[in-house]
Amino acid sequence: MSKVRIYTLAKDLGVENARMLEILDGLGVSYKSVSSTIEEDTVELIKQILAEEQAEGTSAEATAEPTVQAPAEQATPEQPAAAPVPQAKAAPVTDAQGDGGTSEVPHRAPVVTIMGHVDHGKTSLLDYIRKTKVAAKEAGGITQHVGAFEAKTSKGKIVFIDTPGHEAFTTIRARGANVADIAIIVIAADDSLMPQTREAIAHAQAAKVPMIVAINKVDLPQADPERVKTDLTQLNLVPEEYGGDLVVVPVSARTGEGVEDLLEYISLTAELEDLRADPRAAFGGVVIEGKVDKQAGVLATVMVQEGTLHVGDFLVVGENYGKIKAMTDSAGARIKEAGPSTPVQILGFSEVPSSGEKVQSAKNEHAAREVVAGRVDTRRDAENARVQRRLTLEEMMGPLGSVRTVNLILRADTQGSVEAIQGILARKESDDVKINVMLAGIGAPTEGDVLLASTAEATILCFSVTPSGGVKKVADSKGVDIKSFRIIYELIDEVDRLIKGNVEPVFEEKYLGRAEVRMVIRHPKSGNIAGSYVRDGSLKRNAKARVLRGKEVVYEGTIIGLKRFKDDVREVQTGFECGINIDWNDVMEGDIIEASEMVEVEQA
Ligand SMILES: Nc1nc2c(ncn2[C@@H]2O[C@H](COP(=O)(O)OP(=O)(O)OP(=O)(O)O)[C@@H](O)[C@H]2O)c(=O)[nH]1
Repeated sequence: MSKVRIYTLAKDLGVENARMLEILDGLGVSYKSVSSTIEEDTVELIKQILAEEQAEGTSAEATAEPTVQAPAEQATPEQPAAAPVPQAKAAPVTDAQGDGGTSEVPHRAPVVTIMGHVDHGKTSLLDYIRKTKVAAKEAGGITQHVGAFEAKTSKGKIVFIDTPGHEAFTTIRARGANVADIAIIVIAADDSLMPQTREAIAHAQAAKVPMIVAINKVDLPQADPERVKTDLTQLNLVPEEYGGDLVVVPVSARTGEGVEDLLEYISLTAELEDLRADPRAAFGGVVIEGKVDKQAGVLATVMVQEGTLHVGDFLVVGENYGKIKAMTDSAGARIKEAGPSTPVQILGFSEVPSSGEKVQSAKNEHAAREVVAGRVDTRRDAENARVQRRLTLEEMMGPLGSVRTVNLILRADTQGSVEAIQGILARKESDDVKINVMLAGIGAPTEGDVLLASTAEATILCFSVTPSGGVKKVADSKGVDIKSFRIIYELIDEVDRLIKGNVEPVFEEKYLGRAEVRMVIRHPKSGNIAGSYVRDGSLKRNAKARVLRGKEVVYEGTIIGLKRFKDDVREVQTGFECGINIDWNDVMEGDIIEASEMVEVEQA
């Protein structure tokens, strides 16, 4: 044996990957992920450490309580049967410790989405997994399409969203929900990276969902997996074999080759993500699909994300509510309750909910109605007010002081234009501003681009291509800017403006003028007004005011009102008399009021 993969060793030795990584960290051994390889010497060291631990553990066990295992649901079936009491021990773990204390939120199964270019084999891969990993339903035989299914693997349950394509994924994300924990990017070995592959990658990256690349169709004679790997590096995605951390698994949806490995990698990634959800928490879920069935009526597939659903529960989705009359799992079996990471089909809504809508539960019908009424009111208020709220600086630009990112989606007529623009953009980056081209593609922007832009707050820049009317409409409704240019430098100017908008503005104080207070007039409503004479410059309403008494600054505030005779004015110039109202009542005859304003400094 020379080198060995970390997860293989973990499996052989019957320890969890996370524990293995802990040991490696302790030894100061660097690795990229659990699929990195380690040297034989290190393997020996690890074996020693584990042997020592075990020796300590057995002597301790004689006197102490058994150690708490991971909750039953996700306990690795791989654990060697060292102590043959798991059944009795697993259940009381949380109970024994009570609700508080150290009891941990249990693990949940990963939810996986499969994305990729058209015809690269998404559906075939899902079908293969479904056929081989989903236990056939006993009764009836026909499994309805519900938008998700649960695969049973040797490593535990994996939930697949089976509406392939990033559209479904992005529609869900565009509503502020995140349903997938891991994205599988399918790339056909005979075709390599295609426009929709890049889009899928951009979507997964924007969602910050870990990615696994499945190079499909490796059974074909013209398959060239190496080319796919090299092409990936051009997107800064470096496969593990090339020293990066991207997991790439060659598969064939036709022969099944590599599918087992893919499932194993999904489980490994899930383990590292440490996915957990509390079945006892308040219920929270997301609609995956909604439809009307001619016989049954409205059916909705909901992914349980937190808590547990029970038949009879009241659910609220958007401005509708319903009571669960019946619930089936993804294999079509009737169930009474469903915990985290379970896709369920629910009968009981009166309106068809849209995918991506969040679902919550309510104690009873009255509570459900109240939630809905509250939502209707909020929407109406917003509609009536047509709130054109001014965003704060932080809302516009993220936390101040950090490096700002300008998110862009680039669309151009040719690959040459895309590359030329990207080249110029790269030179625009600075220490303060990062330009993140989330997606650069050839051809007009798509609805998918708009959804991506809306979730990532990106601007879509088009060069020599224009969006279709439909895409424009979606962009308008989502508040996404699509800007089209025919001259590269105009596009670059726009980027400059975006960069500028993203740079923390620098303000400086600009002196406006000064006035001498000649008399103080007491005003019953406005307080004291300084009857003054403007000696130089001008004074403006809302300007900053500094009151000088001799050489001393006795007050700093704001000019809240300016009057010429009885009229309110905005500004008074040198040589004129005026009444100045500042937000201070102790101004005295002889004081000097100096006015200034803050102006934004143009930055190079
Ligand atoms: N030889 C071979 N053909 C495959 C494999 N996977 C899929 N195909 C074929 O490739 C074609 C496209 O496969 P699909 O599964 O429909 O691809 P898709 O990505 O789901 O396509 P869309 O749903 O149209 O986006 C079909 O003719 C499949 O039979 C594979 O591993 N090997």
